[in-house]
Amino acid sequence: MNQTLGWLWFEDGTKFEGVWLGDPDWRARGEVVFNTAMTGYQEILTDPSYYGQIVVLTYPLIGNYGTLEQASESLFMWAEAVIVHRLELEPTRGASLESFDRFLRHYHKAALVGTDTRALTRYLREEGTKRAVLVPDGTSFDEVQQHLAQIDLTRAVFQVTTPEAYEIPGSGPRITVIDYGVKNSILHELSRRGAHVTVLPATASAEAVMASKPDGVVLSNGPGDPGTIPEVLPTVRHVLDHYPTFGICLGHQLIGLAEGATTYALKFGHHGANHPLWDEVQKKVLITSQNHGYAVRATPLLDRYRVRFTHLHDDTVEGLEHVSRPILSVQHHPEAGPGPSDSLYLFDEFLGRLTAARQGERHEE
Ligand SMILES: NC(=O)CC[C@H](N)C(=O)O
Repeated sequence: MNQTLGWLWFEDGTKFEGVWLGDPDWRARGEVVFNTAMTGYQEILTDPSYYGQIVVLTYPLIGNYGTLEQASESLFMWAEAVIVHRLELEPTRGASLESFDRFLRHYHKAALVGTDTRALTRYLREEGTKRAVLVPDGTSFDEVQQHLAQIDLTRAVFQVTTPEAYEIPGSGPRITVIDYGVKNSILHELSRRGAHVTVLPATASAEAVMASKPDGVVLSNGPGDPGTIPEVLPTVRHVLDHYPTFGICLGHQLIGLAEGATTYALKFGHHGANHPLWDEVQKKVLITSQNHGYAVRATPLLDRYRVRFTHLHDDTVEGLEHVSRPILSVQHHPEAGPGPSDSLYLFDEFLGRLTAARQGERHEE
């Protein structure tokens, strides 16, 4: 079989080689991040928060259990490309529908295989998140620079959000999810607890939220720099003023920004399925799934919020809780997809709180 070689070529001229797999015409460009999860490659690549990013999987063997349509976190592979060390093209799981190669071709995306992902990860740890393009062997650096110049990661949520509102019927509380790039697992965790879910586009106005008559609102995960989408903050402020709110990842960052805090870029982000956190309320350690490149500086909020979750590696703020109102936010992913389910109880806590809030209102009537 003829093998095409490809390069992951960084803005500083550094390049890493591998064998090209997937669509031969795809030119991936974006930020390069590494994910340390040992399983869950399909969920990672279909998570809309990876829009505009090239993902290096540090686990050395990928593809051995194939891909399965219902395991996807959305309808597309949003990651620009994936870089792996060893790829198994003949999956061993009986129910597996597609090999990894077919999965890539289905989405017209590409991978580099056989790359020294340890050296690449060490480079990213030292240099921090950097931009690169995936090009076939023989491409000139001039062409690489033309691709690099086209990278635009601002306002990414508007590329991945649902164009239309939709509902997932349920007999329980009415939850409105603002979709900045929502993962299926979040909708699934709400639905399986009985919620009637209304999903609104990222552009939803305060009136649209009100018209959906929510008992509570979830602000979803999503791609890009939270500081580049100030136009969504008036709706977030309306939500915080009127409804019990649960912010997940980008949703947490938007709560921070709406309340007067700032966000900043981490050196190489947290992307993996084994990140330890401290829950200040439950007084316990959680092992969590994470995927974020930015974080909230919480100091300006601390008169109204407490830092409920802290990362045990680097003290990053990993979640906030309002001191008196039902507002909870997490920088990590309680829905896992992929990862451990240690923090699934946060969905129960959020839904429990809004049931209590509803009962309180009835008492006052
Ligand atoms: N998963 C997410 O919601 C990511 C949030 C944001 N895009 C970040 O990288 O920090």
